[in-house]
Amino acid sequence: MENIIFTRNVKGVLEQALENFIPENIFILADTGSNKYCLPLVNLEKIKVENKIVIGEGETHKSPESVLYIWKILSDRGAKRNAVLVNIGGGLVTDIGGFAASCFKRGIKCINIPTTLLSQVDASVGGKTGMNFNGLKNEIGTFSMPEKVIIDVSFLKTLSPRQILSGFAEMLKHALLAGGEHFEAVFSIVPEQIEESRWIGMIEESVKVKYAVVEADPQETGIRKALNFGHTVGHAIESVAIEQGVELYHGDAVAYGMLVELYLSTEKMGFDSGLYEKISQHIRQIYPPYMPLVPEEDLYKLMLHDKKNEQKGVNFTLLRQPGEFSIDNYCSREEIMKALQVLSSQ
Ligand SMILES: NC(=O)c1ccc[n+]([C@@H]2O[C@H](COP(=O)([O-])OP(=O)(O)OC[C@H]3O[C@@H](n4cnc5c(N)ncnc54)[C@H](O)[C@@H]3O)[C@@H](O)[C@H]2O)c1
Ligand SMILES: O=C(O)C(=O)C[C@@H](O)[C@H](O)[C@H](O)COP(=O)(O)O
Ligand SMILES: [Zn+2]
Repeated sequence: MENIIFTRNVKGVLEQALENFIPENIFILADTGSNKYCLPLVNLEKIKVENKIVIGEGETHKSPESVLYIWKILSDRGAKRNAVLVNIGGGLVTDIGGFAASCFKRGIKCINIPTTLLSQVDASVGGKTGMNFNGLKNEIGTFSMPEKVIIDVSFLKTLSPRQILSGFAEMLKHALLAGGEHFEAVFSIVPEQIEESRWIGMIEESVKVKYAVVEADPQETGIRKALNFGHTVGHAIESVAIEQGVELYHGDAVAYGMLVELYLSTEKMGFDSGLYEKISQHIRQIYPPYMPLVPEEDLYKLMLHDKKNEQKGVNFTLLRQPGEFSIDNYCSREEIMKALQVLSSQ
């Protein structure tokens, strides 16, 4: 974890990280939201105004057009192979900036400064980069580790409660994967009531859970599939919401996905049904009610595109209990259709 820096002095740490780069080789990427709320906090003289790249906010901008725009500016400004791209923003910026950097001149460095809870605990760490394509989440992407990740909780002050909740879903996911005290601690939190000083420790713990898995399997050939818990169903729901222009955050979709995939875990892995009821009630209490946008059959069709699928069918990560996961579980269409019913039951 030595390339992940937890600090309350993001500007100072960034200044040091850029020490060996000349201004012509420093580029910074934000979206319209992080440009407004976050860029002023790292306003370094060394970063030239003309090397600042701003893309639109929202998942529709996690697109080939945004990547082309980033590449065009890098190219027009003569970015060299030894340039660095600083990605400051939520998961959209760190994913797409990481992707653009990993291909430009076959790869320039990037530094992530995650500014949402979700990107601090999950997206900025671990080297999955990408963009949406053909109606599918992260359909195109690379594995490419950032040079550094600089995490400062000061950024979280300007996030809406809905955005905090979105990031909290990935923390719940990490807690389910880790089990033990971390599971108990995260499940006892009411996100709106937690004070800033407590977030710091909780974020660090959550990152540790993710990082241990990434280190063991950086390219998702095996156990990294665990980090995709909740996403087989979650990504299908999120893809539909993007297509329909419905405001639904990544974490909301993952929370709904976890409800379904925990149910499948009770059916196929012997996950305790009493505990399932408790967790499911907790999730339903904090996230907005699920609004069906398409027939379940359409969600199933989207799941057939999941990146974990290596043979016919849909591949799930399931849980035996908190802290004990099982990868590569292919579930039948019937099993999936039955499990999806939990979304419409209260
Ligand atoms: N690579 C990975 O491992 C990984 C992991 C999880 C999620 N993701 C991806 O991350 C994306 C979601 O990321 P997200 O939840 O951060 O959403 P996001 O990046 O879209 O940011 C949400 C909104 O918050 C704004 N914003 C950012 N920082 C802010 C701040 N400090 N104050 C106020 N507003 C701020 C943004 O402009 C945006 O409007 C999805 O595309 C998802 O697929 C990737
Ligand atoms: O780091 C991982 O591995 C994850 O799966 C983390 C997820 O939270 C994240 O949403 C990721 O982008 C999903 O990846 P994908 O391979 O399903 O697109
Ligand atoms: Zn995710």
